[in-house]
Amino acid sequence: MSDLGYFSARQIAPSQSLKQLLATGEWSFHQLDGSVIANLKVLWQGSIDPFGLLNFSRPCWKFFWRSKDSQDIFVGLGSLVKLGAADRARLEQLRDFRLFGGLQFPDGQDQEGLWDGFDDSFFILPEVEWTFSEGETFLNLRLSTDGTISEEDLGQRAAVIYRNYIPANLGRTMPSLPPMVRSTNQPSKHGWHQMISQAVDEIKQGLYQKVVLSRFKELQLAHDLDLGTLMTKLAAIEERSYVFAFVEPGGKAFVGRSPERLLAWQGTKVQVDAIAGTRKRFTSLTADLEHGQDLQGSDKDLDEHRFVSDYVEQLLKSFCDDVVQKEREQILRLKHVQHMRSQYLARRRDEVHPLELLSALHPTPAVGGAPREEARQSIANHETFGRGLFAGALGYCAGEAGDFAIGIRSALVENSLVTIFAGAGIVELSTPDAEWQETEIKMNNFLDLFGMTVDQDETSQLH
Ligand SMILES: C=C(O[C@@H]1C=C(C(=O)O)C=C[C@H]1O)C(=O)O
Repeated sequence: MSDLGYFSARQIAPSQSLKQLLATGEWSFHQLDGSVIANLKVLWQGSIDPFGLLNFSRPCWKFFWRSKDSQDIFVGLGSLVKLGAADRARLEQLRDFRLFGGLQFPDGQDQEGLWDGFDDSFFILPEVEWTFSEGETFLNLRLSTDGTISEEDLGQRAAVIYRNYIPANLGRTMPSLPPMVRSTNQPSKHGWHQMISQAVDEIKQGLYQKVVLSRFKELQLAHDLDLGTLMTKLAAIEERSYVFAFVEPGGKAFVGRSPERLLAWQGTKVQVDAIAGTRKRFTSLTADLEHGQDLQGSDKDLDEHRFVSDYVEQLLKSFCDDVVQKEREQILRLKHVQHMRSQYLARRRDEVHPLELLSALHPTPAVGGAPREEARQSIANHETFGRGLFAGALGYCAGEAGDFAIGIRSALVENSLVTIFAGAGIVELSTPDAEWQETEIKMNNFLDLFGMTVDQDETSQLH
């Protein structure tokens, strides 16, 4: 294959035969309403490139997830069961499994159909799941039965799923991404200036106190990009952020590298981040530290930040006990920006379902504003596109454990088109130029990959 310019992180042929896999795997059975979900878990002997799995060509749901504080990777393919956030009873029945999905940003507008294929809320049990953890790879194959299936039939159906989802060219990625041929901004710089000035006026009039407004940059590439390659490059950026891809069967991929945890839980223990307030990074260590300190001492940024941290704290107090601020207004240094971050720990009350807490938290003023309803209205009035999964809640729930990021530093990829999103918190002292530059730098994770990094010198207005 290398003569075609491909590289491969694994041998093409699996080292085990299908028969061996079926014989060594472990079956488990789980009730879902009147049917039974059968799961075959197999220890995979051989190396596989988890990024390459995203290049699987059959149209189906695909998920890639790496948390911000773990190297474990989960990849899901196909959809055996798809539920909405309100389908709590069935979500509970599936608590032994990891369901991938989340909630869109609730702005209620997508006239353009940008997000067609993604539901407002979705939680999906994939037919096939790969887990990569501490050097071990497990493959799970799942099927739904009426509960009376024979062992032989189970084996045969697992073999069909295996053949459907594990093609011979599994795990290959291309060495490079296509070049960019054209880029456009929506709104234009002029439109952005008007929008931010109007929002600042509305804040001065007392209509609301903070709103997060966003924009996108569309990159037209020379040809279709290879998702596995994009994710490999995104994951290689050195910072502790979530790395994710959510791909709908039509082929639209929502991908990102978000630093912000919306909610994670383990049993009743929950964790939430509040991030707001931004400066760029500097190559000089002294300048970098100085700008970090400046951020921590800036009234404008403290204001912007505390709308988020106060909201998170109050909300946690109404659903949880023992709410503790683990980190207060500390600097989080990422590759291109530094932020102010506060972190919370709490103990969820037994009667509160984690997804109830997730739905109540989302959207926080880190991506919405304050007060919440007025800010949501302002976003709907000013922005001309549906945010969809951008600024949404994305992650997985697996009964006792769950982890959701805010879907920022993200892009929607469809064939040769990459739409990169970024927003910025607007308060009374905000200026359109500085917020334009802030959103440019926030896009750098993606712009970098296409040789379009926003020049540090151009960004001097971002303090
Ligand atoms: C909205 C975004 O980021 C959010 C807004 C921030 C800010 O205004 O300072 C900082 C971090 C995020 O909570 C984004 O990256 O698109």
